[in-house]
Amino acid sequence: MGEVDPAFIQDTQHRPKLAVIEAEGIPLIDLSSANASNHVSQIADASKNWGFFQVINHGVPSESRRKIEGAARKFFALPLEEKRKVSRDEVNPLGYFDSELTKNVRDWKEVFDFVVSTPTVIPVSPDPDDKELKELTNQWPQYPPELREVCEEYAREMEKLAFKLLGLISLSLGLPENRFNLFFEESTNFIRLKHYPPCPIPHLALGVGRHKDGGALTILAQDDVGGLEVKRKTDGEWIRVKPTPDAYIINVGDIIQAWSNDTYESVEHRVTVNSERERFSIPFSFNPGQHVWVKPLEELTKGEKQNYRAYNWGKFFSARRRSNFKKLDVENLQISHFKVSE
Ligand SMILES: O=C(O)CCC(=O)C(=O)O
Ligand SMILES: [Fe+2]
Repeated sequence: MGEVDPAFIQDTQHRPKLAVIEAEGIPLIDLSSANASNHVSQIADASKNWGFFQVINHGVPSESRRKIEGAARKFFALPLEEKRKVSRDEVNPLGYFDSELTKNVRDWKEVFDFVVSTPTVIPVSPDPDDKELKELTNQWPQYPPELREVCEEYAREMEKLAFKLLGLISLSLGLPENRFNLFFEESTNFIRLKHYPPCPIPHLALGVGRHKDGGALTILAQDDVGGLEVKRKTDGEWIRVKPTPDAYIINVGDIIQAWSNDTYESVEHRVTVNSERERFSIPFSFNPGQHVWVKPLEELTKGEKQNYRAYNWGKFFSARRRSNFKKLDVENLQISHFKVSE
């Protein structure tokens, strides 16, 4: 990334601390069937107390993960001009990108994005009056040649795990297992290959600035380097999520916060970088169809105030994507903007 661009420098209060606190607290849930009777209550506790948990014995073949991780390493090792042949731009938001912003500060990372279903339909613009839709299609690089196949295989595994987790979350809220499934027809799921190169200024910059995930659920594969930090709900302290081999890190996104009327909360997190080791991670974002209007579920709010006005997922997604791309003068869109005032 060459000379350090001032666009990477975080405001003082958002810079990472040098002393890292590693979490013992983030729950580790064993999804093997021998433990099935505990899954629902473990997920309820983890979602309430942390908004984050890790799963093991999740059913995703380790071979599938090993292959996508290997292909991602090969892709990011290519010369920049090769990667830029599949660059994302304002028309096609899929492909390679190295200048993303989180809350108007540049992240120390490069990414390759692809959608799970092709085509994936999203609105052309966040403007509510603009009804035009567009179809997103993936751009695949020539090298490494296996990238497309391993990504497609991994995506199928992620969808299976996502539906399993969605069912458990639904049960944990006292709802039928398939309560949310209908929202995921024509889903807008996507996967990001991420590379965080070694950074000469790890005390001033972040791999990803603090943020909440806007979708329903995120399933993250991180390597053994570490760097993901979660804001602990009890005291607001940033806690490092210790890498666990072959585990996935799951977090509840904004949509589940709104559906559950704040029973579960989408928790802020960020990624720190270091000057020695590059880091790779692969988040899968599990998202409804663009047509879905997100609002607290009637069954969960009987006789109670609904904390959010309905908002359209496609428009929300489109507004967020735009703010990742362009520096804005205002805060980027958050579900708190749809919060019903007291
Ligand atoms: O790379 C990571 O560990 C997390 C990335 C993340 O939070 C995101 O992509 O939303
Ligand atoms: Fe995130």
